[in-house]
Amino acid sequence: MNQKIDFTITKLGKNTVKSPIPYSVEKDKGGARFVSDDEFILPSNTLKEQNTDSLLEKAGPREMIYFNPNHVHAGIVTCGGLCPGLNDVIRAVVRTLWYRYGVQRITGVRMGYKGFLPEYNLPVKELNPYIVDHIHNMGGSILGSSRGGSDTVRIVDAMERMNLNILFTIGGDGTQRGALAITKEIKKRNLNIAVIGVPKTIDNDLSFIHKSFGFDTAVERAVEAVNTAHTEAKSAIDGVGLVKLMGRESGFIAAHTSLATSEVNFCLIPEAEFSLEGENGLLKKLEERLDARHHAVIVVAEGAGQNLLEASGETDESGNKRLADIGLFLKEKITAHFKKIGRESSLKYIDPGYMIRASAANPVDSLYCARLGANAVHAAMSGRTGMLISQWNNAFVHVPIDMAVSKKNCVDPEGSLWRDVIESTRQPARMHD
Ligand SMILES: Nc1ncnc2c1ncn2[C@@H]1O[C@H](COP(=O)(O)OP(=O)(O)O)[C@@H](O)[C@H]1O
Ligand SMILES: O=P(O)(O)OC[C@H]1O[C@](O)(COP(=O)(O)O)[C@@H](O)[C@@H]1O
Ligand SMILES: [Mg+2]
Repeated sequence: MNQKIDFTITKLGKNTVKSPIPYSVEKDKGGARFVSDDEFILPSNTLKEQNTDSLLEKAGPREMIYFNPNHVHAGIVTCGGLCPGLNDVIRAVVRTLWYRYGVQRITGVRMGYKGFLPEYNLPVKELNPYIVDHIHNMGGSILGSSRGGSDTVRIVDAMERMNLNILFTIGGDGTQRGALAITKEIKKRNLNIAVIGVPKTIDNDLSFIHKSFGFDTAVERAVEAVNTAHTEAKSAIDGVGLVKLMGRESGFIAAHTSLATSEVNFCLIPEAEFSLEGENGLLKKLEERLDARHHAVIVVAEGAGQNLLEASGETDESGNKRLADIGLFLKEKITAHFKKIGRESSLKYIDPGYMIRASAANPVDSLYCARLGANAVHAAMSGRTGMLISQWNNAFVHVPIDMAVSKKNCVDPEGSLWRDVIESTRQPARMHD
């Protein structure tokens, strides 16, 4: 939290255009209170960690803006894995551009960054409020998404050919690293194109993003899966329900789901090591749980226990490590263990990952996406660039992309969230020798 913000790449130039948004709610009805450029949010809410070097700029509409709305051509791209709420953000961006600023040239780039590359031959999608009217009721992204294809130089070539003035990049850490590279290439070419990111990742693994959109829906859907696993487990002799949830390097979905249901007995996350064997190992502790209650529920984040598995060493097109399947591994090991010790047990394995991330957003996420999208437009119209919109310390703020991607947001195994999880599951704090 002690980095200085690099303000040099966050603003395109002076704001000389009067915003078309009416000023006062009271006077004009339907207007907005403008945010002035000297409104900041403290990055930390504890006195001990306070550091005024890295104040976060408050998001929102500025009275004077950089772009003339009549001249703006805005592009939107969604990249990476699906996440509930992508369509809500697209809808909010389009509607704010169109209705609040009067921007009528809005282009959707298809299938992530690959949509910029000529070899994919993907026609762009013209966007307006009528096209996006009902899309928030659907999961996925109406623009499609992809991994890979982040050829920065050729993406900026394509942006120049399209005469884009603004690009909204909706995506996770990979997408925003790509957006930062695009911002730098734009600066190198002396172009006046704003790049504003809206952070998407159900894993919730970006820094300075209190909660990424889609996370709330993901937990809600994961709770349904855990409740199913619990019902199955309770209805069998020494039943075990095993649920694998997404979370490559950060176990937030697993941790929050475990707390939300109170039915989970073992929550396994990438940040907290565990072993199978030994007095403190999962198998022994599971036996003890079955002795006491005759059913058990285990939630495992996909990135947990990777040290127990053989890594393939492969990466996906975006460069993310391909994980070995911890869910199937645990299913086999637990089943084999009970067979070996001659104890009757029944394990039911549920992997709801893609069902969860392809869901439409719940109302909490829809509301959040609407506000992120609107603030992203205000940021872009005021000439901010290389920034993400985030909710932090209860305010919408601009976070320089390099700050957000500098460090993965992870569950602190010594922190209060994890402490509450292990108090709820009653699993041992240390599940290895
Ligand atoms: N370090 C990087 N620099 C530039 N582009 C990147 C980088 N990492 C990922 N990308 C691109 O960002 C896009 C999305 O990345 P990915 O990791 O798949 O998803 P997410 O954005 O959800 O983390 C892909 O097109 C990928 O090629
Ligand atoms: O099967 P895929 O598309 O590689 O996606 C798997 C990954 O995508 C996610 O759902 C989202 O990851 P990103 O936010 O980095 O795109 C992860 O939780 C999961 O590990
Ligand atoms: Mg990612």
